[in-house]
Amino acid sequence: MKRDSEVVLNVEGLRMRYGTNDVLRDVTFQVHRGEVVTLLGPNGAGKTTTIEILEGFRMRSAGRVDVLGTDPAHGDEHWRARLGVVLQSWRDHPKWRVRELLAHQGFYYACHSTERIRRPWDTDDLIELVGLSDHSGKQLRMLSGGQRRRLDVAIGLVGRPEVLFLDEPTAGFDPQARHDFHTLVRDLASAGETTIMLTTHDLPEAEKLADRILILNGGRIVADGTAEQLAEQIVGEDEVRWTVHGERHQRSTPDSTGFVFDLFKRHGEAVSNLEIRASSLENTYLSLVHSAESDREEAVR
Ligand SMILES: Nc1ncnc2c1ncn2[C@@H]1O[C@H](COP(=O)(O)OP(=O)(O)OP(=O)(O)O)[C@@H](O)[C@H]1O
Repeated sequence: MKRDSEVVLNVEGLRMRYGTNDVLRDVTFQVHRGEVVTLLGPNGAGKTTTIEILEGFRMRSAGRVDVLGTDPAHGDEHWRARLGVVLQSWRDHPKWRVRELLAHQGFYYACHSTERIRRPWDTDDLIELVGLSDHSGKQLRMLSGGQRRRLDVAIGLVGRPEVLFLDEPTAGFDPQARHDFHTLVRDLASAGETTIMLTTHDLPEAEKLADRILILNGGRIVADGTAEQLAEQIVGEDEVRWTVHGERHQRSTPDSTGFVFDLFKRHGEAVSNLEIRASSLENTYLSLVHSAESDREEAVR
């Protein structure tokens, strides 16, 4: 990632209420140009709501939101042309063919080209980039779920967006498609031009892709940092496994270095097959979400 100091997403005190349901209570975060940020949170936490407010698809109840220097509630066509959007689900007419649809969509971006960014993406290059070359002449109704999702990603990219929003982009991807998608995101990010915000429930994916992880729970951002920084916020337990005199042992410990030091002091060369598994993002995530929920219950009492 080639992050610079320019803030492209600025969210302060964002609130969203559906009827009497306060989904977002006070959401505050910033994203810099070129960053890849993952928004995590349990089902119903408000991830899609947040992303849709940033895209200008949904009006917020209160708070300040700035995307590429513009309030999404008042974004014009030129502002929209600088964004790429991949929704959780999307339907186009099933008779469109892949290549035709992308060429058609791309056409609308041509007048939004700038000195720096030539729009749209060349249709065939884009089709190759998302791995649909063998299906470019197919009607949409003939695509599998994963191929359809690759097309969704292509539609999000066709205007060479400066900010790309992806809502659960890899749901339904097979391992190859997932791997290809991760390479694509990393390539876009390393070119430094595209800022990417994505939601996912796949924690290894979040860890792999994100420069920074935001965890949304109870209507607030309860954690904001790299996977390592989040792990430092809570004392995660590492798992140590070893064998002594042919017997296998296993222990969870917050201080694996100290534990292993003592192990060798006690057993010396008799220790073999030593394995240390660092506290995973999954453990960190579950602890952060659990502790945010406990704090909320405490406040209600
Ligand atoms: N149009 C709407 N009207 C009323 N309530 C809504 C509307 N859209 C979403 N909600 C509610 O807002 C809450 C947050 O929904 P949202 O889809 O933003 O969550 P999410 O974090 O994206 O969930 P998931 O991980 O399940 O996709 C949920 O309780 C949902 O029922």
